Amino acid sequence: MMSDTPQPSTDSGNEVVRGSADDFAFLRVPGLGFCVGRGPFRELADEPGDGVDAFYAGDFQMTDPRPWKVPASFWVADDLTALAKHIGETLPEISWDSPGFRQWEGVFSKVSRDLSAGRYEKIVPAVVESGRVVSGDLDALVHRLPELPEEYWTYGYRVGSRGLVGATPERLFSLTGDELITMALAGTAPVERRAPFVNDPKQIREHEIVVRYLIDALDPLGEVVREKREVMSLGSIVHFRSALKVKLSESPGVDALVRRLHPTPALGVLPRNAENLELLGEMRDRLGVPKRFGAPFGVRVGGSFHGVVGIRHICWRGTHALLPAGCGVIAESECENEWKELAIKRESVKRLFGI
Ligand SMILES: C=C(O[C@H]1C=CC=C(C(=O)O)[C@@H]1O)C(=O)O
Repeated sequence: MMSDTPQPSTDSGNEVVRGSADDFAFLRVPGLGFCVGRGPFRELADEPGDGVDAFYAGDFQMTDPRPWKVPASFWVADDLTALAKHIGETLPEISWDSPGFRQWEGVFSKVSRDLSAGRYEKIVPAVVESGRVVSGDLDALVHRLPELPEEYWTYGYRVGSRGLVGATPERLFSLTGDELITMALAGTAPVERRAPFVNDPKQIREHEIVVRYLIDALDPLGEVVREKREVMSLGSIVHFRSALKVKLSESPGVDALVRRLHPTPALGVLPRNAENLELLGEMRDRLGVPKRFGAPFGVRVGGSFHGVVGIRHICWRGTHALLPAGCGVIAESECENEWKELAIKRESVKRLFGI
């Protein structure tokens, strides 16, 4: 489905058909279930017409010319048993190679200089842990997903020898009729630091930057209602989350809404101008961050759209696995603390998958 690998394809004008019946994609929508599609996928540049269920899978820089992927078959189920016979049985054992602190220090000092120079107010660099499969199958990670609590939007896909499996707590937005629901998710601490976290001015500012961005981005579309900032508990880590809702006076459509919101400063950079986005892109490339990390991933099902921010995942090509994690950096951030935050985010993913 995802177009970064050459796949057998048939091109007919503005659409391309890729992959095979072995390929799949899924997203669990709270209250609905697992939306699942099997390949081959018809890839389209624009949102398909009414009545067509489809996945949206872009890359972080929004360079995929056809982010809409219409599966050959689509269904909604309580679990992923229908995929079970197409994926490996044994959870993988992976030999991981941690990212180096030196490299992070270099990135952090460049970011600190840019912040002092007023080039941006917040940016989200990322580092990547790289692994090799020792035994088992990477796609068997899928078996863990139905057990995870509903705070996680579990998602993934497999296309040939590439794939991704994740459990993100971050909704980009849902659109049902004229109601848009989104959230600011930023600010992180290990669960043992929950008490000081709640009143930590640095964490609150880091979070409120994202809230402010979302309100500014959505305000032209209708009245924005923001709920109170709350602590989201995810086992070993906690985040700040603020829910936001808008009754759209007119809907610009899913494609325009994705472009309006992504990347929020929970994954991107503020101000979100072309120059800063390019700089973030270069930083990510230098650090080997996969193009799909932090990208919008969604499903259009029964006329509603649900999109998430593609974080907390493991992606792979063959037997090579990657586990990326990012963290918001603002003027008050400290290099060692952010380094620890990157580690606890990666650890939380490993724990979720039991690896
Ligand atoms: C970028 C990530 O997390 C985002 C979501 C929650 C909290 C975040 C933070 O505190 O920096 C990040 O914005 C990641 O998990 O890789």
